[in-house]
Amino acid sequence: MSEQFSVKSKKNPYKKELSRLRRAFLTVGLFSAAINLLMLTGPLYMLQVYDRVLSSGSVATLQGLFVIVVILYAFLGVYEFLRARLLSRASYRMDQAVGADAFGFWLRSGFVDNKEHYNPVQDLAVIRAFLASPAILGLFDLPWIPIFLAVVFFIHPWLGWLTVGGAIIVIIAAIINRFASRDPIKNAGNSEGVERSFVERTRRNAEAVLALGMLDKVTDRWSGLHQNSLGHYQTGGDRSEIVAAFSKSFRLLLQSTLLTVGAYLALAQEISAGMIIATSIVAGRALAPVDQVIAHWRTIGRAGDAHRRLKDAMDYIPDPQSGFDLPEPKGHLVVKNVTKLTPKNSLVSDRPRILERISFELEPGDGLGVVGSSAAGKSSLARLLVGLWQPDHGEVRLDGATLNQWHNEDLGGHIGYLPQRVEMLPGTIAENIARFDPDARDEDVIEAAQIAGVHDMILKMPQGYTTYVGTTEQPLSGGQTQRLGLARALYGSPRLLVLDEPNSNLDAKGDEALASAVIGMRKKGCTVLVMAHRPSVIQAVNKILILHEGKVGRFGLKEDVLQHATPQRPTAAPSSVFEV
Ligand SMILES: Nc1ncnc2c1ncn2[C@@H]1O[C@H](COP(=O)(O)OP(=O)(O)OP(=O)(O)O)[C@@H](O)[C@H]1O
Repeated sequence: MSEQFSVKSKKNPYKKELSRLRRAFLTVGLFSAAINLLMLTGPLYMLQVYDRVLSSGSVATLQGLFVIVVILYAFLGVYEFLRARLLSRASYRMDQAVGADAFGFWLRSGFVDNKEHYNPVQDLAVIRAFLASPAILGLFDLPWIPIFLAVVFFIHPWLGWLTVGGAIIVIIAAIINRFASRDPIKNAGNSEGVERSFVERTRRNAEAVLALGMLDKVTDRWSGLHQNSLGHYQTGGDRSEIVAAFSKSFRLLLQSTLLTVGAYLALAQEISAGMIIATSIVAGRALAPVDQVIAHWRTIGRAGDAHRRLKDAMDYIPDPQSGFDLPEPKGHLVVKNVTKLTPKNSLVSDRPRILERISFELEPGDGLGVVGSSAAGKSSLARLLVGLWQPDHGEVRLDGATLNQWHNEDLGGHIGYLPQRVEMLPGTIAENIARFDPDARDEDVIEAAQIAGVHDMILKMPQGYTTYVGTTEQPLSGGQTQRLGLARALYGSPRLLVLDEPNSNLDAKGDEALASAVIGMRKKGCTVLVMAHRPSVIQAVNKILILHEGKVGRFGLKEDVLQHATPQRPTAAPSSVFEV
């Protein structure tokens, strides 16, 4: 898990849903008992027809028996329907109850490199499919095997023991199957995750892949990953298929053996002819669930793995009830002794420091330019300031409260954040600016766009504010995206505005609009932080913090800091604004 999920929460929606599912399973279990009992209708009817009707020649008995059979089968049909309905409803409800949290978890793990490629949405889909599959019915039928065995024993103990022996052999085969295919199925699931992540990333970078002639090599890399996961599935499948084939043919053999022994017992006058056929059917029915479970072993194995992963992952879902309804902040920001280590990662045990003992304080209306060379820690600081990351030591306080004291959604409403890599989500421009708030007022959207200086640019688009963006149909330039991202950050008049490299794609006009947006927001009392390489935006701030290899090089009023810093030569690449 990434470090966002290192704190266990009390709320585990999946576990909560599992307890509801257990209740549903209890009812399904009762229906299964009834269904399995009613499954005896066929063989018992046959027994009566052969041994009673044919010997007595009584049509009335036959009619009476047939009416009973019709009623019993009607019940069987109703119970089968109810059982399947209960399971498919449970599967639907599970998705409803956990889907949003699983998606949120997946999204939260996405802004840092989630090396474990864990996707709970996928796991939920696997569990949902399993709950509505014949595999689970096989599992519910397993406990009722003794009913059928008891009937066979009742007919004749020899036949009973023969069936028990057969069942033991088939169950041993199922256990062997479980152990033989467990590792390949697990490995296949993991490899599939790696492959999926590769596919997603490659597609997002299709432009570079195609332009740089990397298609063949990337396809080769994908083929390798694909073969790997396919290989694991195949290994698991091969093993299961051997056991499934054995189990099926063994069952047929067992039926013929039962017929042979039954015939011998009939010749010895120990059982009737009807009993021979009834035994064969009942014994076949006893072993059918085992067969079914073996045939669907892959589905069951995948569902088991998905269940374990999902149960663990959902332990780390932040509780929406945590936090407090604090009043709207004024924008007083205190960063005290903040140290940030590299986020936890299963592949790397070493956790070097990204930021070390960072301290500074800003008042509402202050504008801070955070400058420093590449990898100095500017984006990391931005993530800490907006609550995406938690400090390992020290604290970030907004109006006296650490960021985790706020309700998540509330805090987001008070914060404006423009990340370094910005993209619009599929939706209209207005929806994107309004952060997909369904109750957004047009005037607020327009106000944000006007402060960001993008109102005119939006009006020139095909459908203005209702232009659908975020897809390939209406591509936006890098600068346009960045400017719309700024408008989104400004929406709702945030009290704390954090802009990470907001001008990396802007032209002179965009730069100007950005500077006046920063000044405008400061005038409204908003605390603004701008992480910047390019010096243009510095004109709009009153304080400067120079970051150097994760430490504060200098912090203070702009004039004071500039006096002590050596401006970068204009010919140099724009990697750092100041040398410390
Ligand atoms: N999710 C992460 N996991 C591990 N290390 C990270 C992560 N994010 C950033 N780092 C490391 O933290 C250091 C600072 O990165 P950061 O992105 O904060 O620098 P920056 O000053 O914003 O750089 P730039 O100006 O190039 O954007 C880098 O060494 C980077 O490798």
